[in-house]
Amino acid sequence: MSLMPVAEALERLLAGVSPLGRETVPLELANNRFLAEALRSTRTQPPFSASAMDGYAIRHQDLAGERTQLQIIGEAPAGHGFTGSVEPGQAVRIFTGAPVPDGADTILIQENAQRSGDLITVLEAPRMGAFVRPAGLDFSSGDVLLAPPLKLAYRHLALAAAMNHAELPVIRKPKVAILATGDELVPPGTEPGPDQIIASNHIGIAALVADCGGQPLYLGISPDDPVELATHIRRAITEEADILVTLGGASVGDHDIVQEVLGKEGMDLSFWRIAMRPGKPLMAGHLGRTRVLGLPGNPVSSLVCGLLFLKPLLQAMLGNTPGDTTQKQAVLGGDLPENDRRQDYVRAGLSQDADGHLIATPFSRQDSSMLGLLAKSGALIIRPPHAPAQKAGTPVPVLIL
Ligand SMILES: Nc1nc2c(c(=O)[nH]1)N[C@H]1C(S)=C(S)[C@@H](COP(=O)(O)OP(=O)(O)OC[C@H]3O[C@@H](n4cnc5c(N)ncnc54)[C@H](O)[C@@H]3O)O[C@H]1N2
Ligand code: MOO
Repeated sequence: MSLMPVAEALERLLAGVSPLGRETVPLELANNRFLAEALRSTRTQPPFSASAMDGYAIRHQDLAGERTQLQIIGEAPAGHGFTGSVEPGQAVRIFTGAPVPDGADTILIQENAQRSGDLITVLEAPRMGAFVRPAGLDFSSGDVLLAPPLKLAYRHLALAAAMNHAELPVIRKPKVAILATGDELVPPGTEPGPDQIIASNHIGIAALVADCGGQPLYLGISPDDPVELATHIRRAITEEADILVTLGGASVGDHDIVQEVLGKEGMDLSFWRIAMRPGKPLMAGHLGRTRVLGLPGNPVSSLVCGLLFLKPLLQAMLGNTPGDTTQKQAVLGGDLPENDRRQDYVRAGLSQDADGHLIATPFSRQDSSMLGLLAKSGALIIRPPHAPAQKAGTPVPVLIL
């Protein structure tokens, strides 16, 4: 049986995927969304030259003498600029954020002045222009300050607000329908029958989808029955899902009917069976405009395939930079035997040595049913097909989890 290399499968999966359409959302709802177009500032910030400290707005040339006294002629709190002009020998009481009045060019902080009635004595002379923020210090009207590809985070949103955008153009969230399959599955929180287990993959995959910026839609658990399975699959189409993720039933057993039923529903198969471990029975195709990703049922296989295939697919739909930035170099913390023809993603503990090098120590058991080990793993060691036996201390590529 021939197995497709991981890179080829990924290339096929991403071929022709372009960012989804855009929508406009209020700023408050734009966190973690992907910006759809470059954003220009509608204003200059600060819009006027502003004081950066509480103190006195003065004319620097007044400080030429030994011990200077200045006359206070008014006050400028933030939001209420002083309308007159500061003449020689004069000062204006000013507060952080207020416009620096005409005539003044420097802020004397109040700690360096002694006030007596309407007079101040300068205790320590500031340098020319001290604590004055010139207009446009941060940005100017028309500046492009945010541009795709960008996942909007708190600091971008604060900037967009300062630019006076109340709404932002973002890429529509990919809708990901998630369908668990298997007679043996019951939902978390319910009592399984004697031969049943708790379904877990959909929870992990939904969280991954949300983390990547998609919108998960859980379709529930379908029994291994073609009619029921077809009904569930049709719901994904009715819901206009961008992606249908099926969980389990992807392999070759008599009850692994997912591909067959998808085929009868009109799926165009793109690939099936990948040279990777875990995740060999991974399958992909198209059902109309819905992309189908059939993840293997074994929990670790499901989640690792989600990370390696579903995440890049979502990234491409969101116009995000392709490629996984979490790949790093580490040093093997234990020996590994020669690899076979499948690219291996070896679950490993992650630590650092005294020099700050990452150490990836493979777990001795690598069964793809063991979620406990995956949760304990800090990294997946990537081993190409037919990698030779490797000793502890060898540098290896890892995916940080
Ligand atoms: N004769 C062969 N048998 C198998 C092969 C093969 O090549 N020849 N491949 C094996 C590999 S590798 C994998 S991976 C599994 C995957 O098979 P399926 O995708 O058909 O998965 P299932 O058989 O439905 O389930 C496998 C396992 O995972 C449990 N499961 C399923 N769904 C969930 C879920 N949503 N949450 C938690 N656990 C789930 C299920 O109960 C099974 O224990 O096939 C091998 N077999
Ligand atoms: O590929 Mo399976 O995922 O080895 O268990």
